[in-house]
Amino acid sequence: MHIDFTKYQGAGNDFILCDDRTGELSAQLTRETIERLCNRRFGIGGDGLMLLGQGAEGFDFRMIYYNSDGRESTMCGNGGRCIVRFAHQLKLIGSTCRFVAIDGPHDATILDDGQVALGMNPVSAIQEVGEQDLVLDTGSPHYVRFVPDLREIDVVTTGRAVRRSPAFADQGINVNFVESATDGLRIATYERGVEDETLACGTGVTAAAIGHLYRTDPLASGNFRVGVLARGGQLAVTGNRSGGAFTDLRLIGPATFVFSGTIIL
Ligand SMILES: N[C@@H](CCC[C@H](N)C(=O)O)C(=O)O
Repeated sequence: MHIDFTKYQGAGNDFILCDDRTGELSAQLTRETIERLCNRRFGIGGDGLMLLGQGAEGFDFRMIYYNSDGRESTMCGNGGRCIVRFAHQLKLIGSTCRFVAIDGPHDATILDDGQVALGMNPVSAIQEVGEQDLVLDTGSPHYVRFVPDLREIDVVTTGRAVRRSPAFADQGINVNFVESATDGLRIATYERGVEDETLACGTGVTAAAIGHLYRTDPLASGNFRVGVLARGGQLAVTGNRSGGAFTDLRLIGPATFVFSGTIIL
């Protein structure tokens, strides 16, 4: 089996991308194969793998996302931004597009500096857990814990403990630790399906920005822009809010070509 692939990364969240408009790959790829391709020693290496599939009427393409454990998962924000650059590389789109992912339609724009602004679904359900933590779904489920100093957090040990706790063990959850600084937020994320810390998580960054605004003032309204510094780079979230209802969300950040090749299995 020959697989042509391209690797992209968005703020250090890295992905294997394959053009599967014919549908041949999705019919052949097993969970074990995806896991092996994502393995950093035995494969290409990546936090996840995405197939660019044929879009339905009105969409440029379909995004199918697998975590590095080989299982298909929910929305990936950095993956969404990377697949837009991949579609552009394939000359499938110009600087704007509309695609469909597991959580529904998304629109995106490639900005003049090459960054990608990705439309995210509205969020209005925010669950408070204790005094510091929130749970919300930004296309993927996220647990957000606000901490005074990110440097003091053991992200893997604490993130894994939350992810494996009885409330989340079955479905899993991504766990974000967020510090509020004068120039924006800083974040570290333990990702479900990678079962490790990754260098950035786009749906996690979106959850952190929303959580921060909600916690600071649950009743405020208006447009916003929140900068979020992940371990692997700077992202931003823009949108509009009316109390706990967040709309017109856009996740903005880099999406960069790494290399391409063919792997023979
Ligand atoms: N890296 C992602 C999130 C990918 C999905 C996640 N691991 C899950 O299974 O929920 C992002 O950038 O959003």
